[in-house]
Amino acid sequence: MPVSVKICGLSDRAGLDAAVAAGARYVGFVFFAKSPRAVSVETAAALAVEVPPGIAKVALVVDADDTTLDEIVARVPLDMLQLHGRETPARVAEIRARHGLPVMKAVGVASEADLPMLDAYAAVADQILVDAKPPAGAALPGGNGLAFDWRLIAGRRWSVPWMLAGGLTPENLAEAVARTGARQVDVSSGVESAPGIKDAVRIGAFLTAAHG
Ligand SMILES: O=C(O)c1ccccc1N[C@@H]1O[C@H](COP(=O)(O)O)[C@@H](O)[C@H]1O
Repeated sequence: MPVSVKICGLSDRAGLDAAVAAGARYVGFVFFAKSPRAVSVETAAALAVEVPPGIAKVALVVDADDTTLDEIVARVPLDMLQLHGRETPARVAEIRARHGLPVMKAVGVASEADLPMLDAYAAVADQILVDAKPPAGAALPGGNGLAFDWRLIAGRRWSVPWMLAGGLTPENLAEAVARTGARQVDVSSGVESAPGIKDAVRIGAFLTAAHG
C-alpha cells in the first residue's frame, strides 16, 4: 500500500511544484522565525493558493499565541495546523476549537518514557506526528534531520491517524516504513540540498520510495 507523504518546509514555487508533481498528499509551511524554512504569511498565502485540490495545506507553528494563529488562519487558506512546540493537551484542544481546523500535534520520541505522551495527545488532536526528540540545546524543536530508534514504536497504533517524521530520506524511507508500519510520513531536511533549499530530485526520489 502506498505511503502518504507530507513535504514540509516549502518556501518557494519550485519546491512546491516539485512536491505537487511528485504526488505529495500534504504540503507544509513553517511559521517559526528561527527555522531556515520560515515563510512570511504573505509568501505562504501566495504559495497556498497554487496548491491543487486534494493536497492538504499545513501550517507548522511552534507555541504560537492566539494573535499569531488568528493572522495565519485568516490570511492563508489552510487544511490543517501542525503544532510543533510544547503545547499542552489543553492548549491543543483550545486551538482546535478556536480555529475549526484539524490539528496535528508533534511529539518528540527518544525513549520508551516518551511514548505515553502520544496517547495523551491522541485524545485531543486529529492526528499525531511521531518525530525525533530534538537534542538538548537544539535551536529547532524539529527539522533537525535526526531519526529516532524506530523499534520504539514498532507495532504501536493510536486512536487517531499518525505520521512518522524525523531524519527520513529517500535512502532510509523503506526501512523506516517496514520497521514502524507507518502509512503516512513527513520529511523536510531529507529532501534538501542545504538547510531550507528543497531539491526537486530528492523530493521525486522520496515520493518514488513512498509509492514504490
Ligand atoms: O522544518 C523545520 O524547520 C521545523 C522547525 C520547527 C519545528 C519543526 C520543523 N520541522 C518538522 O520536523 C520534522 C522532522 O523534520 P526533518 O525531516 O527531520 O528535517 C518534520 O515533521 C518537519 O515538519
